[in-house]
Amino acid sequence: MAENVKDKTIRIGTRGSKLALWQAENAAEKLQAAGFKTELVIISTKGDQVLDKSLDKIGSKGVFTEELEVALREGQVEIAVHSAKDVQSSIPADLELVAFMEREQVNDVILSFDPDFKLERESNAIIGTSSTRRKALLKKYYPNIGTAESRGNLQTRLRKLEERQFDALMLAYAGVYRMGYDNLIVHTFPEDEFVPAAGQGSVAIECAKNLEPELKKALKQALNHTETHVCLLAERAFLRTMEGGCSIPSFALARLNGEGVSITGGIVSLDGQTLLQETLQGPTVTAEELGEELANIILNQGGDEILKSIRTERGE
Ligand SMILES: NCc1[nH]cc(CCC(=O)O)c1CC(=O)O
Repeated sequence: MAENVKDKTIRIGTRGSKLALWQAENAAEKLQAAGFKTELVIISTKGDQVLDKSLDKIGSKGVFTEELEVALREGQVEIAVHSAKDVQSSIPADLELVAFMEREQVNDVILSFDPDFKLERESNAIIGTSSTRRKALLKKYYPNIGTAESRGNLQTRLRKLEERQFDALMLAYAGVYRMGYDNLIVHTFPEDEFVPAAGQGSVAIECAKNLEPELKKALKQALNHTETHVCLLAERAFLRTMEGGCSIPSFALARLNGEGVSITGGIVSLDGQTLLQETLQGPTVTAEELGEELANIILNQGGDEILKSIRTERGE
């Protein structure tokens, strides 16, 4: 590879939350190890600014990504670093996801300051979460649990927990671990029951499609994790076919195994009454087709009706 692509300082666009900065630093370290110079450029997004509304009310498209995408387009940064889960399923035609970084454990977890907190099926505790998927799955598996909104970055949510705005907090393990709060974990949900949101635990790197091909190649080489990439292609194809953003209670998790790739995914109605979930297995090269096929199966089983009733309820 030509040395000269590495003479360029890679400006890394990131949100300003501590988790976002951790992820951007992590990408920067990998780029430095590959010989690049790096610089972080902090960009605030609508999702950071509007904290008094739940995400499904702000609108699902690009709340955490749009301002970063503008910076890519205007050439203020070479790459943008996102939590893969926050990236809309179809990205604008002039941009592309050039890499997916190695995934962390994917599970949802419960945090509490009370080490004796037990999540039992009949529990009637109040859990802080703003995710439609988590709320609906809790209704399904823990019908007596109540939920309370907990928007904001991890530190804000922990403060709400400290103020006893709820008894416990439900989050992705990945962010909790990266921020060093794993000592507060009192419950880890199994990934086959609380299937995570597509992309959970992975970091996606976005760039302009017209970035120099040599540079793109070098960025991919430094940052992409092949196994994660294959799984994310399957999960994102599922999400795209479901036409659901982060405000739809769908879920998908792909894993590589000896025979290729397997993907489990589905959707749950907001009241937790209907859960559709299936698993497909296929060769790795068909990861995207498999994700699409799974989504079509779920839509045909009644997933389309669940989506329709959610949209009607929200007046969309
Ligand atoms: N906007 C929510 C969001 N996006 C990414 C993470 C956590 C880290 C990850 O899943 O990669 C979170 C918080 C959470 O779900 O607990």
